[in-house]
Amino acid sequence: MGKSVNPDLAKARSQATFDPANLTNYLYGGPEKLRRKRYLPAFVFKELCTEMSLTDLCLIFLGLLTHVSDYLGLTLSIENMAAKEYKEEGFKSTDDMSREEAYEESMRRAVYTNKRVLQLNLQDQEEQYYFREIFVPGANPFALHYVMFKDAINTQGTEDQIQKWLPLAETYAVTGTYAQTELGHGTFLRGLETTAEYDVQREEFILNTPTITSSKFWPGALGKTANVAILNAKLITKGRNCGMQSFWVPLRHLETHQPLPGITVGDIGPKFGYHTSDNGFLQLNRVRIPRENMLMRYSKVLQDGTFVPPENDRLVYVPMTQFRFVVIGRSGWTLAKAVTVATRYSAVRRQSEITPGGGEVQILDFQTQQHKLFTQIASAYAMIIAAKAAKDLYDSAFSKMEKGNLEDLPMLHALTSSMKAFNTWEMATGVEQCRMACGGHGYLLASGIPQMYTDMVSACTYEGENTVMCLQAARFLNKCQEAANKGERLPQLTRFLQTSRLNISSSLDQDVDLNDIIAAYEFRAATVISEANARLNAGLAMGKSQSEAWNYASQLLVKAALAFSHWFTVRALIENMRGAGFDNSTETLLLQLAKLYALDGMLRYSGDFRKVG
Ligand SMILES: CCCCCCCCCCC/C=C/C(=O)SCCNC(=O)CCNC(=O)[C@H](O)C(C)(C)COP(=O)(O)OP(=O)(O)OC[C@H]1O[C@@H](n2cnc3c(N)ncnc32)[C@H](O)[C@@H]1OP(=O)(O)O
Ligand SMILES: Cc1cc2nc3c(=O)[nH]c(=O)nc-3n(C[C@H](O)[C@H](O)[C@H](O)COP(=O)(O)OP(=O)(O)OC[C@H]3O[C@@H](n4cnc5c(N)ncnc54)[C@H](O)[C@@H]3O)c2cc1C
Repeated sequence: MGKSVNPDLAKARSQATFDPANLTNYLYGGPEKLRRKRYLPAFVFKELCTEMSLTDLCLIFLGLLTHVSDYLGLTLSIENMAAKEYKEEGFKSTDDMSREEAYEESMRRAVYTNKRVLQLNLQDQEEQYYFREIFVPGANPFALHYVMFKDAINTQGTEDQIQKWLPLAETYAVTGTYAQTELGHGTFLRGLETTAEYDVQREEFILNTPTITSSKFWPGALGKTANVAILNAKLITKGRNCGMQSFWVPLRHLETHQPLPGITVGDIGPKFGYHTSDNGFLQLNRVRIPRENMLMRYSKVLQDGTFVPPENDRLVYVPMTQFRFVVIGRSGWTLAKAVTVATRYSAVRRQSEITPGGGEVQILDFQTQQHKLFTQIASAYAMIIAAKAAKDLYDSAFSKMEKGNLEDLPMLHALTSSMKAFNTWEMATGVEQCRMACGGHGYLLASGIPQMYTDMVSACTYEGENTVMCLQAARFLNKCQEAANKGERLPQLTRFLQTSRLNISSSLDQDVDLNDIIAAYEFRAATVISEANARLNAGLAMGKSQSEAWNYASQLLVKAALAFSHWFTVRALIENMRGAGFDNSTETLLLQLAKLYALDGMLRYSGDFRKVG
């Protein structure tokens, strides 16, 4: 029996001028991917939530075979076992639980999904993410294991190390974390104090956190879940500091889960959000690990203690760059979820009258409510589509890097840094706007929006604090501006610094041309980047050192990075909407949405746009 849909919602949906399936397929990468995304949770929920005979299961199983047999390696006995085991315990909301209980409930669900992902033989990363998100809606205690721990092995480990360690991670023989941040340092990596001193006699590293500020602090899963860490420490060999390197460090006994000798580990306590993630602290008291435990894809320590430096000392940063791409993409989807909740609510919530005596209207009829929500719908599309465009750039650059060509690494770092800051700040303000658009009910945990905010707003801090990330991107942009000032050749992504001109044909009283919109954002970015460069040079002309002049110009440098990201986003949105092969009605609507996004941005940053004419 179909669910009854609220008549106001049904009416609103019936007025669509386009076929939503076109958009859904586009957003999820096509009908087959969408079908898989929908089939998996539906299958599992059906299996879990209704008493089923083996016959039912076989029918469903056969039904699956016609759709998704290419990846479901189901074995009925295991499915039955998982169903019984989980059904008996069932789902419990964590909203009313203590932090301990909420962590345990999330851990129970995460372990269940880990088992199911293996049983279903789900290989596709996105499918794994969708599957997990259904069952562990909040912070997943295994998040670091799924993302940074495995990525670090894959990107920093030698082939032998990958062969040895990755299967352990894939089968959950170990559960991992990525331990870099310390109590005293998160941003300034060159300030990390944890040491890894090479003992040439025993061919071992001695790991030590010599001060309280060197204690590892914040890593997810460190509090209780993880029994191994990829740990970043200052390598010291033959008396020389060789900079930050990554190490495979056992933390807890694989059977008893008790901390190993020399290890003091625990949870850092309650946080603003992310309650079911056990972020922890770690102190190492001269813990020994074999030489083979240093991840040696790029840099090495030979048996005699000789340090072989990497071709590029920034390669150790690759796991962070990779995860920034995850954050860039997830930010758009988080805003998409929040604005979906708020828009549906606005279709069914009747409050106040527009015409006195005309009866209470759907709040979606208020222009102010439309402005609050439609701009966020546009922003969610813009961020999701720009993330896809950035990922395409990343994939092509990364494949070159894997062949040893590192020329795109600076561009990649700048793009991921600026887009991670831009998307997470836009997502944070957008989700909060959606919450407030729902009035009192938006403040209920049951609305789902508060947790989206408190969990995801941490993305403005982790993986590189946003201001710092903007300044990182500004290093690259400023270098490009200096090169442009000298007439030198620029990377493809920043050639607009030399070519952008303001030749807008549109006037405000006509329907604005999309190419003019891209040109306006390009010109605004070029102008802000040039202004930041001028301020830096003015600081130098005043006799300041390079670093003092950098600090003197840093507010404008942050603005330059954000203007660059805004341009990249508007261009990606318009170019992808035009080129996506939609039918006319859908394309017309999406281009209207793109205009709304771009014009709203011009209003929000009207100072920049007025200044550049
Ligand atoms: C939303 C997702 C949902 C899914 C699941 C959620 C689960 C999430 C749980 C949270 C996980 C969080 C994990 C973490 O937070 S891990 C720790 C992250 N920490 C950081 O990001 C530290 C940030 N700081 C830095 O990266 C560096 O300190 C900084 C870059 C700021 C400074 O570097 P440095 O001290 O070396 O100094 P410079 O600025 O001079 O840089 C030197 C040159 O190196 C270049 N560089 C720096 N970083 C990179 C990089 N990543 N890739 C490439 N190149 C890099 C830099 O540009 C300089 O080069 P130039 O001199 O040529 O400019
Ligand atoms: C929920 C959550 C999960 C996390 N998970 C992990 C994890 O799994 N593993 C891990 O290793 N770490 C993790 N972290 C730590 C995270 O990476 C750091 O918090 C982050 O890198 C910021 O560093 P910090 O906390 O030292 O902030 P700080 O750098 O001290 O920032 C404080 C202020 O100083 C400013 N500032 C700092 N440097 C500069 C500069 N050069 N120029 C201008 N301004 C500057 C910043 O802009 C900011 O306003 C997590 C953090 C959170 C919140």
